[in-house]
Amino acid sequence: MESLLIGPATRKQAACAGTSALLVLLALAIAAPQARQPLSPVGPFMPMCALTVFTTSGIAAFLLGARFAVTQRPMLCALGGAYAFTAITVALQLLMFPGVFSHTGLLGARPNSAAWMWVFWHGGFPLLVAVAMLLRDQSIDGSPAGRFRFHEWTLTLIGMPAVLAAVLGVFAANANLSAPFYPMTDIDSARISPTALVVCLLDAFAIVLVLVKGRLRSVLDLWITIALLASFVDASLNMLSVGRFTVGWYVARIFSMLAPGVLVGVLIWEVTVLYRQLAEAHASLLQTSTHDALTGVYNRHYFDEQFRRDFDRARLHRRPLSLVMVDIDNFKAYNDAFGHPRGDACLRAVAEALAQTARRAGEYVARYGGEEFVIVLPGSELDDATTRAEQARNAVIAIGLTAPGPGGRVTVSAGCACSEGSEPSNASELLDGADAALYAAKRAGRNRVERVAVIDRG
Ligand SMILES: Nc1nc2c(ncn2[C@@H]2O[C@H](COP(=O)(O)OP(=O)(O)OP(=O)(O)O)[C@@H](O)[C@H]2O)c(=O)[nH]1
Repeated sequence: MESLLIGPATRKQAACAGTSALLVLLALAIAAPQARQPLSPVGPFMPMCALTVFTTSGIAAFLLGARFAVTQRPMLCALGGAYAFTAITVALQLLMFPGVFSHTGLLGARPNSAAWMWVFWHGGFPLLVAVAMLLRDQSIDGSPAGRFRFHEWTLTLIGMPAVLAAVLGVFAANANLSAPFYPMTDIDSARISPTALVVCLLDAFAIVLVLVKGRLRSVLDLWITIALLASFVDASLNMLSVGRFTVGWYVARIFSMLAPGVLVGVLIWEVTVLYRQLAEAHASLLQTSTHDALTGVYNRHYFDEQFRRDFDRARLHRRPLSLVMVDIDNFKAYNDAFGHPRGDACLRAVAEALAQTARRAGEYVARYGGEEFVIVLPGSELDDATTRAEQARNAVIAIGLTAPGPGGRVTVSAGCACSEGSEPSNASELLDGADAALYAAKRAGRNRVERVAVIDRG
């Protein structure tokens, strides 16, 4: 099954993604020249951003894994792995960051551990997205026997990046690593950190790969490009800003939140669209399974089920239940004279007229078969049902459809039956009663209403 995410992007989606890309680049263009400009330090800003990245990346990894389960497309699983990797590296960076949870950072962090976790996070994410892009056209369904199965794909593409992130965390906490960037105090230096430059190049490489492999065809191609672009701006501003609490540093943090946030937004959009489609499909299925396609009133299947329930309820509450059976007179002659398409139109018009007469709560009209309809009137006694049947008969005459017979108008005959008081034996007996009354109306000359005595077995 295809998902909307890997389905073709519409022009509107492409325009929306294009505008987002321009805004991201515009933000870079504005922030870059003043990247080293110091701003007031806001201590909780960094932990807040890291926590946001952790949460949104975790959600993106979970949702992409779930999409993989449905679509069997390893690319989605690999992207889930990229976000799982991000979630774990950012969490470890936060724990190791000096001054957040402890003065020197948790997990036995060394002075450069958190900075290296940043490098692993920002270097690993584009590399893992690149891996996902290489799996773009792969599908488990088409794989020959002996290839990885579903859970093995999941373990490999989501589990391994997660484990890798943890291993890198252990490495960063224990290895005696030198600072990946120039000292933060070196704010006036014009030098650019080679590590940050490598990270930027990795982002650029991943963007090029997405553009080449996907050519922005699918919704995912569009938004993963925006996510990578956000990651690129994040790395670039980090590279340019040198120190914390500068313009570049603050803007970079915002873009680090955007990289996973954009995918979560798209995944939630997909869920919402699918939910709406499901609700519409369910409503349409319900309509077609319970309604007659030609006339739009309830169908025989619905009547058979519902009438039994109506009957049981009426018996339980000792309330009357009336049934009117209606049949178009000499309909064969009508068809013969005007043809079946006009016969169909006549059936529709009669059904509509009958439906007008059954408008109280619980009442309904169903097509019983051919040119025969039933009107179910819960709570109506026989006299009331007879009056309503007369109204229905007159409503059909009032349509004014020309008939080939002597009367010159399309008419109906109707038979009424009612169960009230205690215990009629069953619903089909009530149906037989209405049918017998209809037969009597036909025998008596048509275009009339007949009724049977109250069925009361009490
Ligand atoms: N156009 C059209 N005709 C239908 C449909 N279903 C049943 N019919 C026709 O309804 C006609 C019913 O004919 P009969 O059962 O002989 O009854 P009648 O001619 O109405 O005669 P009475 O009921 O005795 O008044 C047949 O010609 C069927 O082909 C339908 O969905 N569309």
